[in-house]
Amino acid sequence: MSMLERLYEIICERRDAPRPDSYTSHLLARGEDQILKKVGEEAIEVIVAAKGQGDQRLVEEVADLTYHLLVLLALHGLRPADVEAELMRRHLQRSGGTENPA
Ligand SMILES: N=c1c2ncn([C@@H]3O[C@H](COP(=O)(O)OP(=O)(O)OP(=O)(O)O)[C@@H](O)[C@H]3O)c2ncn1[C@@H]1O[C@H](COP(=O)(O)O)[C@@H](O)[C@H]1O
Repeated sequence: MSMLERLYEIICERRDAPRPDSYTSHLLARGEDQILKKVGEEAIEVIVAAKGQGDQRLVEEVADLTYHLLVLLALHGLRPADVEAELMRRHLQRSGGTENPA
């Protein structure tokens, strides 16, 4: 299992069995608007990091954005595999269905 899959699994656990000490549980309890606000903030922080804050900072900000996108997916009952399937669909469409990306 990849770290993305494991993190998504933990986020779903925090959604289904909230913990008082969990940022994820608190964020989910605050609802979709707050999650969308965080996604927007983190996306801007990615842009700022890419414009001269160095590779490590960019990796950290992309990780923050990725985490918040996974929380958004979990709120909607969607999975990272749904995103992968969409990326696969696009890839196969563009390659004429002849190339197996695996
Ligand atoms: N990957 C993350 C992760 N990335 C970012 N964050 C949190 O996202 C928040 C974003 O930082 P900000 O400074 O922008 O926001 P803030 O002021 O702390 O909070 P807001 O009031 O703005 O929402 C920070 O509190 C980070 O700790 C994360 N919180 C949790 N995880 C993982 O989620 C899983 C569950 O953790 P808990 O939520 O602690 O149970 C574990 O695997 C954690 O490693």
